[in-house]
Amino acid sequence: MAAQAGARPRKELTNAFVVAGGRVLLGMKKRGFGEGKWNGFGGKLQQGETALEAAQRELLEEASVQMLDPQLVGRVTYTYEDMQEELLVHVFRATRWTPEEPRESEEMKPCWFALEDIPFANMWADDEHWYEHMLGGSSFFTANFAFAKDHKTILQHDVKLDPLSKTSQ
Ligand SMILES: CNc1ncnc2c1ncn2[C@@H]1O[C@H](COP(=O)(O)OP(=O)(O)OP(=O)(O)O)[C@@H](O)[C@H]1O
Repeated sequence: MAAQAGARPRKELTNAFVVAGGRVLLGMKKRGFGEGKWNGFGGKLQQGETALEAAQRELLEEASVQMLDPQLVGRVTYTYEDMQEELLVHVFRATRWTPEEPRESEEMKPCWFALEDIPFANMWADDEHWYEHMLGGSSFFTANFAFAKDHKTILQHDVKLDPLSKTSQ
């Protein structure tokens, strides 16, 4: 069967980060996909929702935090050898938020990390390839990752940077 480029069904998700004062807010996923890993806050877009609306909703649901200056800073796609769907993740960053301290939810245990102490050993293997671009903020990044069946081994990846003006959509 011919594998056509772009023929995979695609699921859209968000991943949102609050970054300020040399720290980033991450959450320990307590259940489901990625359980036991630190990550940003996010999930699947609901019907009729924009990526920005979904990013705000998920961060509010998972950590009771509202982003005041959310900015789309990148997009990451994931494919897995054992999964037909491609995941497209819209990555947001905010430097202003409210209230000051997040609140733990059923899904996530939030914690602030110094930028030099991000726990990459307890995160998805792709994260160390794009976090510097998410944190840095001078370019829009696009990254693609193909994972093996073990969901740990990266078979192929690329990361590209573009002028930040692309984030204004
Ligand atoms: C493979 N490498 C990966 N690297 C970094 N982050 C990854 C990821 N794969 C998925 N993610 C993120 O993990 C969250 C899953 O969210 P997930 O719990 O599945 O969604 P949602 O909350 O809608 O699910 P429920 O159906 O409500 O449980 C979501 O932020 C998504 O961006």
